[in-house]
Amino acid sequence: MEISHRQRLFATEKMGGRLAYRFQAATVAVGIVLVLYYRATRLPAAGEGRAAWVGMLAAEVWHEENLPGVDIFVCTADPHSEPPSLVISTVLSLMAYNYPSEKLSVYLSDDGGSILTFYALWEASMFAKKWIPFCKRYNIEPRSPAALFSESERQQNLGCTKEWSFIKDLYEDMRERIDTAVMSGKITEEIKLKHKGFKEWNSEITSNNHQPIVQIMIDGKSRNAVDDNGTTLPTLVYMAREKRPQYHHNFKAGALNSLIRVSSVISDSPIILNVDCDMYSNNCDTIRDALCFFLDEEMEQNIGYVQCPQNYNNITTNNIYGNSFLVFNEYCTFLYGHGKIKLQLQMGYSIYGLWAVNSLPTLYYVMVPSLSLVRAPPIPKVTTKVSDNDEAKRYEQETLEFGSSSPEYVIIATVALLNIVCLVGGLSQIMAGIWNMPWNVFLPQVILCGMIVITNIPIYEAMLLRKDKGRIPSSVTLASIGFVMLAFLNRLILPNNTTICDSLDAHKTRQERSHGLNDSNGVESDSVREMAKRSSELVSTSAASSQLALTRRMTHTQPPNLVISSVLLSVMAYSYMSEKISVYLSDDGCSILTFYAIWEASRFAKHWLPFHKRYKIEPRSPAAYFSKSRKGVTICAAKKERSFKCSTFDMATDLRFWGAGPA
Ligand SMILES: O=c1ccn([C@@H]2O[C@H](COP(=O)(O)OP(=O)(O)O[C@H]3O[C@H](CO)[C@@H](O)[C@H](O)[C@H]3O)[C@@H](O)[C@H]2O)c(=O)[nH]1
Ligand SMILES: [Mn+2]
Repeated sequence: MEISHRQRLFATEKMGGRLAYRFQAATVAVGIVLVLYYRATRLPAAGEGRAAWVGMLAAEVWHEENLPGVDIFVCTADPHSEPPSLVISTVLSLMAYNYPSEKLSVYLSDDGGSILTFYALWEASMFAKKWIPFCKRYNIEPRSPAALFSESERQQNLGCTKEWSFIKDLYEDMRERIDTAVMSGKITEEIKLKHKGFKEWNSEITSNNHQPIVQIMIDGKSRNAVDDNGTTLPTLVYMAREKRPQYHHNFKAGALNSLIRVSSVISDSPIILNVDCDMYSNNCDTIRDALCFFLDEEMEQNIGYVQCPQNYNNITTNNIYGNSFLVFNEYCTFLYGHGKIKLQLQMGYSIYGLWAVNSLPTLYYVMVPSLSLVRAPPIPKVTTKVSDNDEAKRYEQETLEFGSSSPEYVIIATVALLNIVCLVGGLSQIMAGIWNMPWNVFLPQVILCGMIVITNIPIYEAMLLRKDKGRIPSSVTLASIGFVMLAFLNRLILPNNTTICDSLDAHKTRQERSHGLNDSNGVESDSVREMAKRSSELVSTSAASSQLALTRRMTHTQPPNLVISSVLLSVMAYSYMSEKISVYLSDDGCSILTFYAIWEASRFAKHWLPFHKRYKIEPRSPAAYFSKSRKGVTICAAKKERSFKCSTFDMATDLRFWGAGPA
C-alpha cells in the first residue's frame, strides 16, 4: 500500500503537522507580499532597465506548477531514408513544447550510427536558441520548421514579417548545409573541430558495428544552456547504442530499451514521450494535455499509457496506402463500443481486432481455390520512406511504391502471379473440356480468382511493365516465379484430382481415426501408436477416399468405387480382432453404384483378409498394393498373389463398367 502511494505522481491527502504547515505558509505569503511591494515601489526609469524589472516581476508573479519531468525519445534509423534535416525538425518541434524547458529532455536515438545525423543534431542545438523563443513569442503552430515554412501564407496573419523572414532564412541555410553534407556523405574537418562528439567517428565505424555513443548536446542543468533571451533550453542528447554484428539489435524496440537506460542516468523523468522521427508535434500543449490523464487523482493509478491522435499531412486523393486516423486495441469493438459508437462503426472497426484470425483464411482464399482451378474441379501484406523527388512524384500520382526487396512484397507478388497463372491455366483447361464438367460448376472459383487478378493489376504492372525505381525489384519477381513453380511442382499442396474439401475431409478423418484408436483398449498385437501411425498413412495415401461424399468424378485411372472398396478392405484388414471391428460406409451420394462396389468388396474380403494375414502384406489396400511392382515377395506368396491380382482387376473392370455405364 505504502509503495503504491510513493509511486503516485500526484495526490491530495490529509497529513499531520497541519498547524506547523500553516505557519510556514503564512511566512511564505508575507515574504511574497514584501517582494512585490519592493518591486512596485522601486520601479526604475524608462531605459534604465525598466523592461527587465517588469520581466522579473512577471516571473515572480507567474507561478509555474509542480510539473513532472518529461523525457522525449525520438528514433531514427537511416540518414538516407529518414533525412536528418527532417529528423531535426521533429526534434525542434518537441523542444519547443509549451512546457518548462528545465523539465524537458529530448533524446535522439540514431540506429544508423551516422556522423551525418550527429552533425544535423549539432546544427539543431544552435538553431534552437532562436527557434524556441520565436515559437513561444508568436505562439507558432506547428513548431516543426520544415512544416511551418512549407506553408507560404502564414506569416501575414502573425504580424512578424521581418522576424519570420530572418528565422526562415536561418533555417533554410541550415537545411542546405545538412542536405549537402548528407549528399556528400561526409563532414568537413572544419566542422569536426566545433564539437568533441565528432571524434567518436573513425573510418572503421559502420552502422552495424560500433561502440556506444552518447553525446549531451545541450545540458539543461548547465548555466550556458540558454536561448537568445536567456531562458533555459531543454536538455538535448544524441545516442547511438552499441551495435555488433553477432547480436541482434531488435529494431526500434532495442533502441527504446537503450533510451530508457541512458535517460535514467541523465534525467530519469517519470514521464516518457515517444515519437518516430518521421512525425512532428502539431500541438504544443500535447504534454500538458496528456498529463491531465496521468495526474488525475482518481484515474492515475489505472493509466500507464496515453496515445495521442495522429494526423497525416500527405494523404493522396484516393488514399491508396489506406492511411487513416485509427486508434485500435485488443478489445472487442462490439463489447466496448456498445453505446459509444454506431453499430456500423463497430462492424467497421472489428476488422482490426480480427486481423490475426482473418489472415489465414484470407491467404487460403487467395491461393487454394485458384490452385484447385488448375489442379482439380470445383468446390461448393523498415517501411520505405518518401525521400527522393521521383518517389514523391509517384506518391502524388498515386503510383504504388515498392522498390525494396522486402519479404512482404514476395508474398504479395507470389499471390498475384499465382492467381493469374491459375486463372489462365484453369480457363484453358475448362475450355478444352479436360474436367469433363459443365462450365458453370467452375463459376464461383473463376469469379473469385478473376477478382483477385483484377485487384492485383497494379502489382502486375509493378512487376512486369514499370521501369521506374518504385517498381517491384526483379529479385522479388524471380522469387515469386520460383514459389509459383514450387506450388505446381509440389503435389503436397493439393493431391492431383482432389477437390479442396476432399483433402480437408481426409485430414479430419485422419485425426478422428487416430483419436478413436487412442481411446481403444485390448490391443492384441501392434501397439496403439503404431496403428495410429499406420492409419494416418492409410488415409494420406488414399486422400481421394472421400471424393465420393462430395463429387462423383469418374476418372479412367482411378474409379472411386474401386478406391472405396480398397479403403474398406484395408480398414477391415487391421491387425486387430476382426470381431471387434465394424466398418461403416456413409454414402452421401446415395448411389446404387457405391452399394454395388461394397457388395463386391464384401465378397472379395473373404479371400483378401486371410491372404494378407498369412503373408503380412502391406499396405492392406489391394488397389495400393497391386499398383506397385513388387520385388522380393516370398515365393509362396507369389502364386497366390498373381491370382489375387487377377481378381482385383476383375473387380476393377466390373466396377468401371458399372461406373461408366448407363446404370
Ligand atoms: O532498426 C530500427 C528500425 C526502425 N527504427 C525507427 O522506428 C520508427 C518506426 O519505423 P517506420 O519504418 O517509420 O515504421 P512505420 O510503419 O512508419 O511506423 C509504425 O510502425 C512501427 C513498427 O510497428 C511503430 O514502431 C511505429 O510507432 C508506427 O508508427 C522510425 O522512427 C524508425 O527510425 C529504429 O529506430 N530502428
Ligand atoms: Mn514511419
